[in-house]
Amino acid sequence: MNALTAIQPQLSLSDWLADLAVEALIDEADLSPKPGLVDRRGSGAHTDLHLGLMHASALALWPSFKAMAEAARQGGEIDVYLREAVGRIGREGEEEMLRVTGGVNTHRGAIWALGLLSAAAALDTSALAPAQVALRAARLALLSDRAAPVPGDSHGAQVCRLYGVHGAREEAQLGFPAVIQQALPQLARSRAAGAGEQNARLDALLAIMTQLADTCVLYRAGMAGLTHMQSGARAVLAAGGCASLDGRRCLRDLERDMLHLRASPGGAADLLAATLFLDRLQHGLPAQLGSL
Ligand SMILES: CC(C)(COP(=O)(O)OP(=O)(O)OC[C@H]1O[C@@H](n2cnc3c(N)ncnc32)[C@H](O)[C@@H]1O)[C@@H](O)C(=O)NCCC(=O)NCCS
Ligand SMILES: Nc1ncnc2c1ncn2[C@@H]1O[C@H](COP(=O)(O)OP(=O)(O)OP(=O)(O)O)[C@@H](O)[C@H]1O
Repeated sequence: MNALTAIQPQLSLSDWLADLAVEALIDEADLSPKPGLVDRRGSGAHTDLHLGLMHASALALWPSFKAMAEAARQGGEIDVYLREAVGRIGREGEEEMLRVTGGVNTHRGAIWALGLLSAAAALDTSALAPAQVALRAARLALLSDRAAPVPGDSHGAQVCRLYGVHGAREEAQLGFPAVIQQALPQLARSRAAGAGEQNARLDALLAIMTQLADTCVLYRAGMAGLTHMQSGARAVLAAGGCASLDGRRCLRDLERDMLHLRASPGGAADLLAATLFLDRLQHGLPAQLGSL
């Protein structure tokens, strides 16, 4: 034990998972330049969001992520009791988010995705590979929560009905394919090619944007906007990604178009945070927690 660990209070698994979830949200918000999204340069296509608000919201969610992980540790099973506990804690987290932000939706989709993943990670610390954690989260998301409000009037529900696409709920129920099949492999490829960490993360975001039916974009810019986002993201990656000059030019064009459409890929941003969370998790537990 060194001097630092000697004076630190004992870190629990739930504390650590909540730290990872909050850090993933802060890293996502800080990552720049993201097309249409809040980042270090500004508010993108949003008039009611800014970086300080994204940070305050992320920090305020720490107790919710911890509580979801603790509920999973205590329950120990993927069952309706855990699903309902996670749903209740998630709704309380949404209330806290709205209190801290003065009523602005900063992290609704992220509470859903990272909450499920935090609980799924806590359920079995011997199986922390991304696909294993995502599968447990999917099994949890597939259970119905009797206390959940009937999906009806949210922006996501409206455009899912209108266009017949899958939104945040189905993405989780399918085991986060955008994260497992697109973002994590792209993150690894870009890192291996020497892109640098920030560019590799931007490439991972773009990989999500190439395929996702992002209901934030659909709500604001319709199917034409979504198709434009997907093809623009593909163009950046085909040109060599964010570490290349041609890729950067395509990224600038995509950003110009997204701002013109007032479109912001908030769903893709949430899934990038989920990607960063699973990426850290797969490196294993810190030494202090190693015996769990
Ligand atoms: C499933 C959730 C996300 C609601 O989704 P819905 O599409 O109905 O709502 P809404 O448009 O308000 O929010 C969607 C959120 O998901 C993100 N998102 C958009 N598209 C996608 C996508 N294709 N994949 C993943 N996330 C997406 C957005 O950033 C947005 O924040 C969840 O918040 C929920 O079930 N809410 C009900 C209240 C509840 O029980 N909450 C606690 C759950 S832990
Ligand atoms: N860096 C980011 N910048 C902007 N949005 C983000 C960022 N990271 C995550 N998001 C997600 O995007 C969502 C915000 O999108 P949007 O503003 O379209 O939501 P809304 O409140 O449903 O719609 P609207 O503002 O059009 O009324 C948040 O719920 C959040 O999950």
